Amino acid sequence: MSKTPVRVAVTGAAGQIGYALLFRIASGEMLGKDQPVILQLLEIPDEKAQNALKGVIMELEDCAFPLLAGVEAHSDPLQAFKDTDYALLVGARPRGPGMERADLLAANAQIFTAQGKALNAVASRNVKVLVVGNPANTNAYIAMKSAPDLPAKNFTAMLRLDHNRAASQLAAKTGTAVGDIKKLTVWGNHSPTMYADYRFATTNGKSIKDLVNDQVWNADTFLPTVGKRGAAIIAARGLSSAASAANAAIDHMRDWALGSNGEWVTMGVPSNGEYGIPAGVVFGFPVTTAGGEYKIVEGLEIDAFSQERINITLAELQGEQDGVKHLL
Ligand SMILES: NC(=O)C1=CN([C@@H]2O[C@H](COP(=O)(O)OP(=O)(O)OC[C@H]3O[C@@H](n4cnc5c(N)ncnc54)[C@H](O)[C@@H]3O)[C@@H](O)[C@H]2O)C=CC1
Ligand SMILES: O=C([O-])CC(=O)C(=O)O
Repeated sequence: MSKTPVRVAVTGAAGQIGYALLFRIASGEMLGKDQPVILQLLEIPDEKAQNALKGVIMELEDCAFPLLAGVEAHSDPLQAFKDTDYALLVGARPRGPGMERADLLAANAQIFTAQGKALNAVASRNVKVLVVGNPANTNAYIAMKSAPDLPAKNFTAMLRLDHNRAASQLAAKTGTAVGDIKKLTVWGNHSPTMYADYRFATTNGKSIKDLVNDQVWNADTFLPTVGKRGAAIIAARGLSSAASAANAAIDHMRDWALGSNGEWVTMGVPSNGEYGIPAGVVFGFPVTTAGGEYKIVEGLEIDAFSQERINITLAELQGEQDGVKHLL
């Protein structure tokens, strides 16, 4: 017997990430090849954006995806989020050359206050929320604080692109396949201060730290390459990353919904005080996922270098949070 369709809301549906994301959700890559979905798409109430959204929906229809049980176009979050089981909050202004993601805070913070309130009012009480729009951690924090009737743990931010970028760099460095890399994580903020940590990582069961054995490469090449990859893509493309961002969103939601089979993945999630991160801060942590829940990997040793990096990214996040206090 076929499964009951689930509702998936996507904001910014006519944007670049939306265009790389919706077709993969509708084809079953996010929630499974046996899970029908109803897409509830949100765009701003602007003629050009709504028309673009109509065009995207025509293309979705033309794919004749067997799992696509319905598509709705909305300009009001109260309608787009009605009874939604999953919400991918992508819609926000992207940065251009020379900007940091934190520069988007003022432009984007209000979107996430309004959308948090709308989720609080109308979404499924079990809704799983992924914030992609930048600055992603702080926007997830804003949405979570604006939705007091929903469990805080259901609000997450996308650090998976950083995780995937780190894995790819390490595969190249060690000459191994990216799919063989395990136990990697990225701590902190989705910003250049993020701390991609391969101290526990393995490839084909061998320690990556031992294989690399080069702390200068770690500090001076690896971390800046991963941390500034978004800016490098903007410099090269003139637009921020879209296909890789959509891919990471699929990875994040798929693993959360269907489980990571014991593997570590990175999610930005509200801390419960783990590793000394103050409760409520939405921070990149190593997690495992099963049964629709994530669990922070605990008990990892934090050496002096790692603590220093974690403190830097935490301080940045706390500064961002202070900057949006007046909205909450
Ligand atoms: N967390 C991460 O790893 C990454 C985050 N991003 C962020 O994702 C966001 C979207 O990026 P793109 O798709 O490239 O931008 P885009 O400009 O191509 O598309 C954004 C879309 O969102 C819509 N939008 C704006 N405000 C909205 C609102 N209140 N409700 C619904 N829709 C709204 C716009 O009309 C536009 O169609 C940006 O903030 C970008 O910085 C991008 C890459 C990676
Ligand atoms: O860099 C940006 O502005 C877009 C983004 O978040 C990324 O590619 O990591």
